[in-house]
Amino acid sequence: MDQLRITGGNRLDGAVPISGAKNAALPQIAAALLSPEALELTNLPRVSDVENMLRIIALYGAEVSRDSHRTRIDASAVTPGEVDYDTVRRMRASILVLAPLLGRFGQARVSLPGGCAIGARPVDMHLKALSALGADVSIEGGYIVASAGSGLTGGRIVLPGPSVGATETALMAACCARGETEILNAAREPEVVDLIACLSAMGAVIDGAGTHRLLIAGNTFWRAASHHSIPDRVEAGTYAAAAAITGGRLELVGARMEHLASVFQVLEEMGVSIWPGDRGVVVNGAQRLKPADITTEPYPGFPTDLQAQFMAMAALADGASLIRETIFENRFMHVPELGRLGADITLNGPVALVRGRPALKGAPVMATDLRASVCLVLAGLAAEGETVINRVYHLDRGYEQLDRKLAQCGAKIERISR
Ligand SMILES: CC(=O)N[C@H]1[C@@H](OP(=O)(O)OP(=O)(O)OC[C@H]2O[C@@H](n3ccc(=O)[nH]c3=O)[C@H](O)[C@@H]2O)O[C@H](CO)[C@@H](O)[C@@H]1O
Ligand SMILES: C=C(OP(=O)(O)O)C(=O)O
Repeated sequence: MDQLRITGGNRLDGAVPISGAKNAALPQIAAALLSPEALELTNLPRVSDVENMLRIIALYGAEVSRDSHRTRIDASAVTPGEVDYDTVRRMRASILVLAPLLGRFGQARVSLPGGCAIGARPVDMHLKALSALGADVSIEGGYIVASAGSGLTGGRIVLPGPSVGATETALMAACCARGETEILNAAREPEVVDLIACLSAMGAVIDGAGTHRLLIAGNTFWRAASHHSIPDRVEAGTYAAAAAITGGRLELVGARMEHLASVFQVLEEMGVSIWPGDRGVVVNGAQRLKPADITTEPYPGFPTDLQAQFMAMAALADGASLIRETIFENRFMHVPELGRLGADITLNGPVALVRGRPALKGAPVMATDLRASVCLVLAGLAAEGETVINRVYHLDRGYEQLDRKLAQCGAKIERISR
């Protein structure tokens, strides 16, 4: 298993290309299963979650061809077979193939995704959305078994909360249904809006993108399409945090200011300067960060996927910060690991009290999930001495060439293959 070895204390300076968004890519790859016409996706990041999702749709019979710029998916020969637990357990987003298979073939049998370090993450909202369109859904031997003998029928789906994944499931199912569907309490995340753009290019007719109420015409007449995915706002926010925590200056090439408004607001409160550049966004760190009060929320609120990274920054701020996690019940796995570097953090249920310290000290630490591991990288970049991060495969799920991008901006970071 690879390790990352970081010697902290270098100020980052340079330009970082922001890759395509993993969380936009995954539902778009699943959406390719909806149609017998080819879908060409550009700007997919080279990360292991994307490779896994492509592997999963290939197991259903999709033909996938890739070059450095584009991924072409031909799903004309797909059948609604079965992909085993071992293949899907590594990735929660594998649930996203359920709706396209059910919608297109009237039946699907998909393994329930495995547990997850950050919370229980049930899929009840996905299943209820499918039931609302007339599907029979049951759980049998760890598999979700769904059928709609005479096809799905358009209707009203009221989501109990704005779940990103359940909105994506509902959207894809509704595209196949007979008649119009209304989705209420839909998620407004840019990745949902980008899925709507992709589905629209494929022939779907959808109103209300970016709002809590979506209207889908149904009976989609599919056509061949190509779609360019949005840049990864979580990757951009992570590099913004890297500039901030090292007191450096980074140009986030391709990042979109409008996707990161709540994040940049917190950064500015912490004393970091941000301005739009010719090629994206420029972030300039402060001499000493100020503390912050952060609550994670659905978009456009502060994203849970950046909570850990901002906790690393708060650990070095000049004062005490409060960080509340409201989306996932167990997304504080990084707290004990940050403690190994000397961070002073007290947990009280969903709230972390972070008393900033003038310095952290390098130590060996363990990555536990994707964003928890990158928060340790950030802390390691700022800590005195050497930090060694184990279980780097968590990082590879969602960060394309993290070590190379950081090294090019002056970080002392080395990947050790073991
Ligand atoms: C691949 C992908 O896009 N992942 C993102 C997506 O995950 P994901 O789509 O899984 O997250 P959701 O928005 O669905 O989850 C939000 C909350 O709803 C709960 N819930 C969700 C579905 C359900 O059927 N029942 C239920 O109770 C979850 O446990 C969680 O507490 O959005 C999250 C919230 O922005 C991000 O952190 C993830 O990075
Ligand atoms: C939690 C994440 O991803 P997933 O939903 O795929 O586990 C993430 O990207 O931070």
